Amino acid sequence: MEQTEASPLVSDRVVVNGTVTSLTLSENGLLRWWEGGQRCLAMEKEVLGFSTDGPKIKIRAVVQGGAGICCVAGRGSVRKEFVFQLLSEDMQSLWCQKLREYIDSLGRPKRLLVFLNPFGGSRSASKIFIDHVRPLLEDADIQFTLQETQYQLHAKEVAKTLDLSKYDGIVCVSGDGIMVEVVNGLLEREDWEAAIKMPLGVVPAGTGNGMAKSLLDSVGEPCTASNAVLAIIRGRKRSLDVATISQGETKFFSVLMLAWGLIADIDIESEKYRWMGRARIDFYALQRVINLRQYNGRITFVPAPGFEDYGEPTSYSVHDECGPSHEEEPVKFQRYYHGPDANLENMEWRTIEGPFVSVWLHNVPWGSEDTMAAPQAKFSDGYLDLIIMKNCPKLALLSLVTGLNNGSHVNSPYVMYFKVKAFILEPGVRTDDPTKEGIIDSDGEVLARGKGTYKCEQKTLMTYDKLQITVDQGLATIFSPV
Ligand SMILES: Nc1ncnc2c1ncn2[C@@H]1O[C@H](COP(=O)(O)OP(=O)(O)OP(=O)(O)O)[C@@H](O)[C@H]1O
Repeated sequence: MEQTEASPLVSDRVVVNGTVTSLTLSENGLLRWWEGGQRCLAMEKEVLGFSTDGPKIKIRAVVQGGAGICCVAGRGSVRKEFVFQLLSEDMQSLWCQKLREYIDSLGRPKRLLVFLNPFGGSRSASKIFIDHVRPLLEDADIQFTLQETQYQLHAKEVAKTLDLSKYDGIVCVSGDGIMVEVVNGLLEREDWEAAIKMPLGVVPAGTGNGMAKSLLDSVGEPCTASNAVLAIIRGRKRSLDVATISQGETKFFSVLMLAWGLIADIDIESEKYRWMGRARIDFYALQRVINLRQYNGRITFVPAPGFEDYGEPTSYSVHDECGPSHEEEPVKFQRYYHGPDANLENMEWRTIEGPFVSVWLHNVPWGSEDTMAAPQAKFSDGYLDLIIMKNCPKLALLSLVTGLNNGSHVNSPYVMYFKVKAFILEPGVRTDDPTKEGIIDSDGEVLARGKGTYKCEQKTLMTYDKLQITVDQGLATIFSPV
């Protein structure tokens, strides 16, 4: 319990619920008063905003468990208004000034652009916005512009041309897909270097809420819309690695994951059972384990320090490059972000030959609210976590898939789990049927569909061929509970 004496910024006699007491705002950001015991509100964590009504100061706050009882910890925050009636109205402007100064010193956003995908997940984003997002933003006096996404890639289009000077952050009330579109839009701007520093926030309202879950779980908070909004309002930020996936001149910027093999097949092919809701994943995973596929192919990678024993040494030759070299790029193209400036030829490359059951790269720990894909993944370590499975008995695989919700799969002797700085995927055909290929999935989107795959007639951004991934450490900025 924090009881250190800090100098008061302002202190006065007030009436609270009919009782006269003294109210003090201290320089350590605690607002204290006496009401049947010592009570306090932490400006940074609990106070959202305030208003005046005659001689009354109304503090809008969000409190946990024992409302306003000094430093009680608990789950489940509730919005609450605290009313303090000043005995001397002359003090009102001083109180307002000190409260405003304190809140302003916290670096909170004042103007947000809010994307809302009304069709994400179980189509609940609008309700989540009305019930959880809007009331909290209003309590915090944050101005917002609401932009409903009308079609696929709408958020990317808006992010590409947006006047960024009008906002202190971009919030996505959606699944991960909209945030990934925003990142791609920002990086396709001429002013990408400044644009990608725009703080991004995500409020879970989709099927895949891996980023929101990763952020909130990192501080032990449940993945709820309210917790996500509060993290945005409080304005703390952290940097986030961005991976560039390249194939020729085609690029996709990823902040979550890339999957090929088992996980991509389950993610994408289970869409045919969408009517089952979330159960489709477990249902289809079981089918895929029973009829296990393996894919030929090869991966080549630069291991992070400490992981140099994985694979066999190899070299990166210019022929390996999955895109035009920097010098060859047309002048116009160079104005845009083209991935990190890494000297790939001078790195220590290693390789693993297939067949593979699954190859999975992860930037953050959680792939969705119940899949802890990469327990050691860090938001801005500059590496991607690589989870590889080659051959594996079906029973062991079943227990592995069950362990995905707590990350225990990475301890299996059938799983290789390590970190890489750069990565090349050369996807091949299925071992049981060379007329069939696989799916490459990144951040919930299908990047490439090979021959004979589900919906293989649909156009994708890339072809089922060699692609390269490099990581730019901490390139993006994200609102975060820490
Ligand atoms: N109005 C719209 N109509 C159709 N698609 C849209 C619309 N708005 C956004 N989308 C697309 O919906 C996709 C999913 O977005 P979102 O991030 O909200 O959810 P998700 O969890 O990734 O996916 P899911 O749709 O499975 O819930 C994105 O690719 C986006 O381009």
